[in-house]
Order: sequence, then C-alpha cells, then structure tokens
Amino acid sequence: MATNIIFVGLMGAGKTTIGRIIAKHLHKTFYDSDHEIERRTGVSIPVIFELEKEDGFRRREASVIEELCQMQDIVLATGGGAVLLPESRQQLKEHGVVIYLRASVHELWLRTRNDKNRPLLQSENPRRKLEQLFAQRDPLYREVASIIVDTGGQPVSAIVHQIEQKLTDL
Ligand SMILES: Nc1ncnc2c1ncn2[C@@H]1O[C@H](COP(=O)(O)OP(=O)(O)OP(=O)(O)O)[C@@H](O)[C@H]1O
Ligand SMILES: O=C(O)C1=C[C@@H](O)[C@@H](O)[C@H](O)C1
Ligand SMILES: [Mg+2]
Repeated sequence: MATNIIFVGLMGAGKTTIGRIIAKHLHKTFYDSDHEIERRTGVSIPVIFELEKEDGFRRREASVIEELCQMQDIVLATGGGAVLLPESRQQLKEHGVVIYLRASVHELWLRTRNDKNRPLLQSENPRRKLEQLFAQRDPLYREVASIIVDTGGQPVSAIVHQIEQKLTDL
C-alpha cells in the first residue's frame, strides 16, 4: 500500500514514537514535521518560538506540511498544532490515512512534564494549558482523522499492533 500514513494528536500523544515504528514495519519513509522545521532552520523549536513567536512557527509549519503532503509512501508525524489552519487540515485529509492518537490530559501531562522542548507547556500551569488545547483541538483532530486510537494505559507495542490491524482492515 503506497498510501501515506499521517499521525495527528496533542503533544505527548506518541505521534513521533509510534510513527517511526510503523514506518519501519511498513517500509515507508518516516518524516516528522517538527524535525523537518528544525532541520531546515538549523535551530530548535523553542528558539523559533522565541524569535518568531507562535505565528512565525505556524507559518513554517503550514508550509512544511504542504510540502510533505506532496510526497508518497511516507509516514508523517505532525506537530500538535498542525491541524489549526483549515488549509493544512485539507492537505492532511487529502494526502493520506490520518490517525488521531488520543490520550487523556493526565497522561499527556505525565508524558511531557519533564521535557523542556515544548514551548507552549513552559507555563505556570502546563496541565491547564493541555486541557485548553484538548478542548480546542479534539474536534479538529476528529475532523481530519479516519482512524482514532485511544492510547490510554496501553504500551507503545500494543498501540502499534492495534494500528497495523486497523490499517489492514481498510
Ligand atoms: N503509549 C505510551 N505510553 C507511555 N509513554 C508513551 C506512550 N507514547 C509515547 N510515550 C512517551 O511520551 C513521550 C512523548 O511522545 P512523542 O514525542 O512520541 O509524542 P508526540 O505526539 O510526537 O509529541 P509532540 O506533538 O510534542 O511532537 C515520549 O517520551 C514517549 O516515549
Ligand atoms: O501542540 C503544539 O502546538 C506544538 C506541538 C509540538 O509538536 C511542536 O510543533 C510545538 O511545540 C507546538
Ligand atoms: Mg512529535
């Protein structure tokens, strides 16, 4: 199957971790839009947020998403905010099977709390921020996804297995 597989979901949902494994299993090339932005700019995401604010990062993200969506036979792990622009949502929907990795705010918080690489969570109350982002974005992830996987309490290997099963059922 030469189709692209595209992962969406909040920070800490496991898009990068699971996307990389699925790509290996399915012999597809793995891309991560966050890594691609860092590779192209030569700086980390926190530095981009500092210099260009969130707006600047979103512009870069939308253009990288558009470009990666033109490729074929790839697995793409998107950044958590890749669904914010309607144009990007359209691109994602049109160019692959989109999988929404879902997790509770509590789990997302546990998975991200020791990592300083996510500027939106470097706030007084990262848990509340995750709640707000969840409320804002859950409908957007649902809008683009044709597969929704609840990752709650499951180890990565079980999630990978579940996804591979769902993909063969398509
Ligand atoms: N099912 C899981 N159970 C436990 N830990 C997990 C699970 N999935 C991912 N993790 C861990 O959570 C952390 C975040 O995962 P990952 O970086 O893959 O998330 P992401 O969705 O790519 O986030 P971002 O949007 O910030 O790029 C990693 O340390 C990863 O090992
Ligand atoms: O959810 C978000 O808005 C973000 C998620 C990360 O993947 C990065 O794209 C960045 O830290 C912003
Ligand atoms: Mg990631």
